Amino acid sequence: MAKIDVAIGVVRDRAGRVLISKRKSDTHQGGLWEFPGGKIEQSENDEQALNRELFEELNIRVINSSPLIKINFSYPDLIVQLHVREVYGFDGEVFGREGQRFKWVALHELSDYEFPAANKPILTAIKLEQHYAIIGGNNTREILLELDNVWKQGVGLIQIRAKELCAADAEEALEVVRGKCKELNMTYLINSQMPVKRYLDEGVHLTSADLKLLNQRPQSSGYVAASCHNLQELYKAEQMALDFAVLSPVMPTSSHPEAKALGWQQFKEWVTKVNIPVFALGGISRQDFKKALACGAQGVSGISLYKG
Ligand SMILES: Nc1nc2c([nH]c(=O)n2[C@@H]2O[C@H](COP(=O)(O)OP(=O)(O)OP(=O)(O)O)[C@@H](O)[C@H]2O)c(=O)[nH]1
Ligand SMILES: [Mg+2]
Repeated sequence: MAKIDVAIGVVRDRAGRVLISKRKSDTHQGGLWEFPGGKIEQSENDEQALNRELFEELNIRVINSSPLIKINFSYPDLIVQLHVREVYGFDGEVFGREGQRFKWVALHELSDYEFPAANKPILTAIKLEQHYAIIGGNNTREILLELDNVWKQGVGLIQIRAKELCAADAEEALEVVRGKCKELNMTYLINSQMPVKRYLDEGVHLTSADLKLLNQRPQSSGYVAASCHNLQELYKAEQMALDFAVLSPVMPTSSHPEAKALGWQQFKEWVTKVNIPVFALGGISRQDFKKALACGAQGVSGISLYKG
């Protein structure tokens, strides 16, 4: 079957709305909405192809872009590899040069539009933050302090991982932390090893051991994510249709001195093979953020990353 490589751009306006356009009815996946882009030509890399396509289709010049996610998908009639890039700034006024309809859409309204089946992970990645902080503590007060610390740094997505607490203390702490997250508009996932089963269905982060035990995505009204340390675990997270994964340790880390660091090259290689957003974790410093994005990460995650 034919296989094509496609460069796709996530273009946002100042209000954070995303640009989508309608595929002409006589094309592949016609009539559905898409993110602008097109086929990568032989002489081009995905960045060059995206720059060309966005000019040809929308009359804009991309200033800068970086990889968001790569997706491999088989339609009955075509195999596509979508190289999706986040566009950071463009020059010019958007204009549909091919007569296509286009629209700026707020993130929470994207679910009102029908996209090709391959696009599902793009929709997740677009809405997901670029920082995922892991917070903990020995009591409610300590957890709240950590929460406040990451919030002040602009982090909106957290994993609550306070495995040392007994069930009663964990329950008390989570009740408070949950209220605080709602107040601050932060999204939380609870580590699956915390002894508080009744909260897990609001967002759960599976340890790699729990990922191994399960065969189905757990019920949750929020995100379901998992810790992965190898390609097999990433494949399992993808197969279970989890929202995202965290791959570690990318660099040597004092919290897990026994674990061998993957390094960025290995990280990049594995992340490219799965169709879900992946955060880089383990020994990451602030200076590594751009490197992580360039290697295909959704963003970075950490404990000490947000301290001091
Ligand atoms: N542009 C774009 N293509 C997508 C998306 N999702 C998706 O599966 N595709 C598929 O990727 C391929 C890219 O096609 P395209 O039609 O945009 O290519 P192009 O701009 O080079 O068009 P052309 O062949 O008319 O020159 C199509 O088979 C399309 O169905 C998406 O969000 N945006
Ligand atoms: Mg196109």
